Amino acid sequence: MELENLGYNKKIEKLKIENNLKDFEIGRIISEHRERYVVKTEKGEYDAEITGNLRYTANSRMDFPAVGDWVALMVYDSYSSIIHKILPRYSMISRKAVGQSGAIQIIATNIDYAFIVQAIDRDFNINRIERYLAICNSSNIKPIIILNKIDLVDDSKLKSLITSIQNRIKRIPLVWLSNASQKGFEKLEEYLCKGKTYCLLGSSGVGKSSLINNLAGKNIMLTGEISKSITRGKHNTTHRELIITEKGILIDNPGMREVGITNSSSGLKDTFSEIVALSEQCKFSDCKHINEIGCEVLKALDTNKINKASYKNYIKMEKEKTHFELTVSEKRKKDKKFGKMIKNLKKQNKK
Ligand SMILES: Nc1nc2c(ncn2[C@@H]2O[C@H](COP(=O)(O)OP(=O)(O)OP(=O)(O)O)[C@@H](O)[C@H]2O)c(=O)[nH]1
Ligand SMILES: [Zn+2]
Repeated sequence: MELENLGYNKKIEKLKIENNLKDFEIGRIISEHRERYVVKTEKGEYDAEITGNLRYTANSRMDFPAVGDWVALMVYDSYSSIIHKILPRYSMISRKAVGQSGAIQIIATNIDYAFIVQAIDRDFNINRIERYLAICNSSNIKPIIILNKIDLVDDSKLKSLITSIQNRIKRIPLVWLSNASQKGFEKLEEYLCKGKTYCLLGSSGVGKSSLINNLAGKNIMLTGEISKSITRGKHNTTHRELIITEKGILIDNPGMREVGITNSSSGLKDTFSEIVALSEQCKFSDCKHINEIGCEVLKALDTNKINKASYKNYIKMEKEKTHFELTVSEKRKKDKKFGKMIKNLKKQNKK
């Protein structure tokens, strides 16, 4: 396996040199299971753990490896290898961790493109597309919208769905296709490129797994590939999260379904650029664009210069973002308090 097929390029080569990692193997995390990682390098796949130093200096989940990361690996033998460093990430997709308010969980890193998948049936919802766009825009990932299951509608219905998307969402590639009839795949393949990394975003049932199977050759998602790593055959049962094909690297990750808004300020700005541009001209700088005097957004809404549905979606997501930022800052405060308490306890113990 050439490292280029895994996504290796000059940027990563440069990072390797800058970080003094000449003596290490460079590999990519292709799956993760409870702090054990499978790393793929030019020479093969290795089960790996992180160095104690990485663990003890970690401040949060962000400092642990994630699927998609490039890492510096010291290979001892086929049973043991150690991750010494995570190379800086150029993009990252994350979500709020379940249970712990404010904590962020990384889903995957170093992704170039996201396929935002929607099916033309019950799932069709432009608000949801905008939501995923905001996530892409805040994560440094280029979006491509896929409308799937077009075999289920006639041409005129399809046309009207396409128009309804294009009326609201401009300048983002849109591909319509069917996994069942295979229509539209030539168009999708124009966006695929060897060595680029793609993730799939979309609700359950929209056809993400079917799409991966179609792109990668049948059955990858059904059976999982049996690992070539000889280490105790441990990850035969869990399917691989990074799927390397001739046309690109695909990430399927169960967590993708649950991605929500996190720190999407830049995401909202790029997704609703028209609205945000107007909001900068509002009379009051803290205008919420709901009923304020001198609100340029409301003015544009009255004269149909902006889309009403997009406006509503924007206001809703702006609220969520504010709420999220609040929970994060509260969590930080709590963590600080807790840290102080521990410090004081230690002091007392010494005495
Ligand atoms: N008619 C039709 N059915 C499709 C198409 N693509 C997928 N399906 C069906 O839709 C259902 C869900 O497809 P999956 O590929 O499992 O969807 P998914 O997005 O991976 O779902 P999760 O794994 O739950 O996230 C399956 O029954 C597929 O056979 C399509 O293009 N046309
Ligand atoms: Zn306003």
